[in-house]
Amino acid sequence: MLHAAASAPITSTQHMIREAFFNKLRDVPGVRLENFIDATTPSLDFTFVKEFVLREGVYRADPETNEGCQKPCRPDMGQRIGCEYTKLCTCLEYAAVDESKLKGDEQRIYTDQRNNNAFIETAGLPKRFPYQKSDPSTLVFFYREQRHPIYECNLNCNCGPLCKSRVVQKGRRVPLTIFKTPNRGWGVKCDELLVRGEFIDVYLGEVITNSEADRRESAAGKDKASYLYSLDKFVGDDDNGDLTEDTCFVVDGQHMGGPTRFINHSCEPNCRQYTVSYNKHDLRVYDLAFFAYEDIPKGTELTFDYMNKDEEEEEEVVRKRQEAANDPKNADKRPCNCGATKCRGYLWV
Ligand SMILES: C[S@@+](CC[C@H](N)C(=O)[O-])C[C@H]1O[C@@H](n2cnc3c(N)ncnc32)[C@H](O)[C@@H]1O
Repeated sequence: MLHAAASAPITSTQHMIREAFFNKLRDVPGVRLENFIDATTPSLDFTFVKEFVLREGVYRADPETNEGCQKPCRPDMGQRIGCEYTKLCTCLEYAAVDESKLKGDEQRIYTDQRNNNAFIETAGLPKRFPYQKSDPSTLVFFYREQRHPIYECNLNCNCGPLCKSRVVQKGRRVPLTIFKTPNRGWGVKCDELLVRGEFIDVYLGEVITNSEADRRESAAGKDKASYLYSLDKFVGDDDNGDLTEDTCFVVDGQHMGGPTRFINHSCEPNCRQYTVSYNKHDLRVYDLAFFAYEDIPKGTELTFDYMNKDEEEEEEVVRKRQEAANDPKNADKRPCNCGATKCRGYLWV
C-alpha cells in the first residue's frame, strides 16, 4: 500500500476525499500521503503533472532547436570517457570555468575579462562538470555552493542516454511523503537518507506570464498560500534587454504540479533550488531542480529558502529580522513558522 493511514478520526466525507486524493497519487509512483495531525486531505483541486503546462502568452524554444554536443561526443561516452571529461563538449560551453586548470595565457585573459566585467569568452576553456563522477545524481561542491546554472545534455546530443550529464531530465528517483505539519500546512519528507548534493525533484506547474501571476495573486488575497515561482535566473542576460523581472515567466504550482509543490520554507533550509537548462539559448523556461544541501536523514522535513538566500552572517540575519519586524510593509506578510534559530520572522523577506 502506497499510502499511510491517518491516525486521526475521520468522517465518511473526509474518507471519500482522502480516497479521491489517493486515486490521484496512483499516477505518481513513490509518493505517499501521511496525516497524523488531523482529518484533512490536500485540496482535490490539484492535478499531478509530469511536465510544465504552458499557458497563454508563454513560449519556449522548440526542443529541436537545442544545440546538442556532436564531435567528439559519442554514444558510449557515459562509460569511461564521457562529456564529463572533455573540454570540447559543446553542452559544457556555458558551464563554470575550472580556474584551477587554466594555463598561462588562458589564466591571464580570463582574469582580465573578469576584473573588467567584460564578456567572458569561455569556449574551449576547461570546465567544471556539475555532477560527481562517482555518484552522478549528486552535485559537486562548486555547483552546490555557487549555484552556477547547470546545462545538461539534450535529445540532439551525440553522447546518448548513459552520459553523466543527464540527471535532472531523468526525474525523481527518491521516495517522498507529503505529510501534515502542525503549523505550516502540508510538507514533504524523503523516505530515504539523502546525501549532500543529491538530486530530489523539480518544481512543476502551470507556466504563466508575470501579469497573469500578478492577477492570480491579487485575486487570491493576502491570506492565501502562494505557489508562485519566478523563472528569473537569467534576467538581464539577454542581448536586447527584453527579459526583466516584469517580463519573465512564473511557475504556478497551486493547481498543477508535483510533490515538491508541498515543500515548505525554512530560513535555515536543508535543500536548495538550482537552475537546470537543456537549451542555452532559451533564457525563459528552464527546470527548477531541488538538491539536498546537506545530508538529510530519512523522514526529516525537506525545506528550502523561498527567497533563495545563500548563507548569511549571523549579525546580518539578526539585523534583517529586526528590520523586517519593524517595517510596516511587512504588516500583511505571513509569519514564518520554520522554527530555525536564524528565522527572519516572515515569509518572503
Ligand atoms: C508552496 S506552499 C507549501 C505547501 C503548503 N504548506 C501547503 O499546505 O500546500 C507555500 C505555503 O505554505 C505555507 N508555508 C510554507 N512555509 C512556511 C513556514 N515556514 N511558515 C509558515 N507557513 C509556511 C505558507 O502558507 C505558504 O504560502
